Amino acid sequence: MESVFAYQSSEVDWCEDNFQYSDQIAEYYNTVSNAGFFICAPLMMYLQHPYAQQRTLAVHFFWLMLIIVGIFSVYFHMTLSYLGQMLDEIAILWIISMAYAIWFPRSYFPSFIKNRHNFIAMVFVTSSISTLLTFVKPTMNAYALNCTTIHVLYMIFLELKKCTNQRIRRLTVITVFWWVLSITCWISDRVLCEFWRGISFPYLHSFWHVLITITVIHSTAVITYFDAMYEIPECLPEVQYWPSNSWLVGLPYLTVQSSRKLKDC
Ligand SMILES: CCCCCCCC/C=C\CCCCCCCC(=O)N[C@@H](CO)[C@H](O)/C=C/CCCCCCCCCCCCC
Ligand SMILES: [Ca+2]
Ligand SMILES: [Zn+2]
Repeated sequence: MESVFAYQSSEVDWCEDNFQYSDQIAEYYNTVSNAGFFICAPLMMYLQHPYAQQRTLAVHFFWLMLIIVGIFSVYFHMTLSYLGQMLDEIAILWIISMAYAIWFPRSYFPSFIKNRHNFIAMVFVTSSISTLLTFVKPTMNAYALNCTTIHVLYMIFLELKKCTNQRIRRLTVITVFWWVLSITCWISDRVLCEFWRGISFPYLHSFWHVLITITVIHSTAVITYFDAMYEIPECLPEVQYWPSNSWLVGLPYLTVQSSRKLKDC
């Protein structure tokens, strides 16, 4: 039996040609395009620190987990090994679970859930069972993970119906735009590979890595805004953009007023 560490032991192979630029790196561009995770996660941790301080420091674990997702994604595309694929997908499963545990609005908790601790326990059990299921049909894992976005979109839609803040409405439209671009690249790499090879441009999956990094940053700005409006409205949550407060060039993040400025916060 082939070792789980063996190069190309995964059933999944992306459109980019293997070992074209290096003998050690199976998919060169799909590997280096993960750099955004390593740059953006520490930056977002720094920018969101005031929000994390007021709300929960667990927010920082989300960004740490994104670095782990980046590490496993590098390992997967470098080796195309079965172990790399499973680590990459299981890490994605757990970062999505972590996001639900921290940010899922308590007003949508099922009736048998009494508080966030119960909800976190439920997420933990569901994610543990899902982790075991990832070994049943590994080629389906990535499709199943992408399907969770439909639920996230539905929740954002429900929140948006109640939201009159024009900046947030515009940010949501931009977020959905980035996600549509991302998923188009991901699907296109999977199903139109012959076409992309035909025009010598089999690099759509590396565009996905860059675009999904931008999407995750935008979607967390929207989600943390709704979360803060429920949980710490007294801190006057607001979305700003880094490095300039212009939505055309900046990365969005949530700001809150510090406890020194506001007595209750
Ligand atoms: C209240 C709940 C909020 C949930 C927020 C969800 C936040 C998701 C956080 C991180 C996801 C990072 C995914 C990065 C993937 C990088 C590795 C990669 O590319 N792996 C591929 C193989 O190389 C693999 O095929 C990809 C599998 C699918 C990934 C699914 C990602 C889901 C992203 C959800 C983004 C929410 C967007 C909402 C849009 C409005
Ligand atoms: Ca390939
Ligand atoms: Zn990838």
